Amino acid sequence: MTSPPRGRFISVEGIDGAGKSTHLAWLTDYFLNKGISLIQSREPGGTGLGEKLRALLLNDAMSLETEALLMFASRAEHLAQVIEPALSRGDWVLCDRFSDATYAYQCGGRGLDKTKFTALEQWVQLRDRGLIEPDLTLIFDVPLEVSQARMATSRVLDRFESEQQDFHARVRAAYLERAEQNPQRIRVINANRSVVEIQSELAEIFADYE
Ligand SMILES: Nc1ncnc2c1ncn2[C@@H]1O[C@H](COP(=O)(O)OP(=O)(O)OP(=O)(O)O)[C@@H](O)[C@H]1O
Ligand SMILES: Cc1cn([C@H]2C[C@H](O)[C@@H](COP(=O)(O)O)O2)c(=O)[nH]c1=O
Repeated sequence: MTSPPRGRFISVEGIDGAGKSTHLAWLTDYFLNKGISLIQSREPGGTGLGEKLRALLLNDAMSLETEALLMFASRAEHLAQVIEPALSRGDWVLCDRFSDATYAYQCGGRGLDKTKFTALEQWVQLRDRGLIEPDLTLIFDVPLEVSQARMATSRVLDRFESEQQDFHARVRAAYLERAEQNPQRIRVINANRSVVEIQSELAEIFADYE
């Protein structure tokens, strides 16, 4: 029996308050309306164990090394339990953050040595056919003052969201650096526009996807 074609793996990224959740909800409906069999998940999290790690990561003080290791522990479980089985079945995976977030937050924001990031990425994501990475990553990009204003009206801040401005500035710069290094995989979306304008760009990007 032949196996189904591998599903597509799409991740969504951005600094806190960029509007990621808003666009994820819209993208999920958009793909389901196209008849695509899709799971939506998130990192850190996405499994029973991953959600417990998420609660620790978002709330408890810890060293940078511990933070990076727990992000990748959550990712290892998520890949094994959710992402790889879904892609093998032919389902698409729409993921709220993946390893670009570790590059942006832990390396960019907190100063984790990039060789440590690469070692963890290889350990957790390397398979016979190469590194498991999203086929496409969308980075929703906004200036800091816009993200801060959006967060101020919408939530109680967690451990990352309540970091200082310069932390968020470094995270944003690291996302943009990562996009420059991976132009074939990563698209930067100007999210400092109306939701309708952004959705119309998303519909253009995914018009041919089926
Ligand atoms: N383009 C936009 N223009 C104006 N307001 C927006 C826009 N996109 C999102 N918002 C609002 O900004 C706030 C934050 O949006 P959202 O929760 O989607 O972003 P996020 O913080 O990136 O997501 P997450 O919770 O996953 O970190 C919400 O109140 C949302 O309605
Ligand atoms: C995967 C991942 C996430 N983070 C940070 C980024 C966010 O502040 C939170 C997750 O919250 P969200 O509302 O779901 O965006 O976690 C990180 O620092 N490193 C990572 O690898």
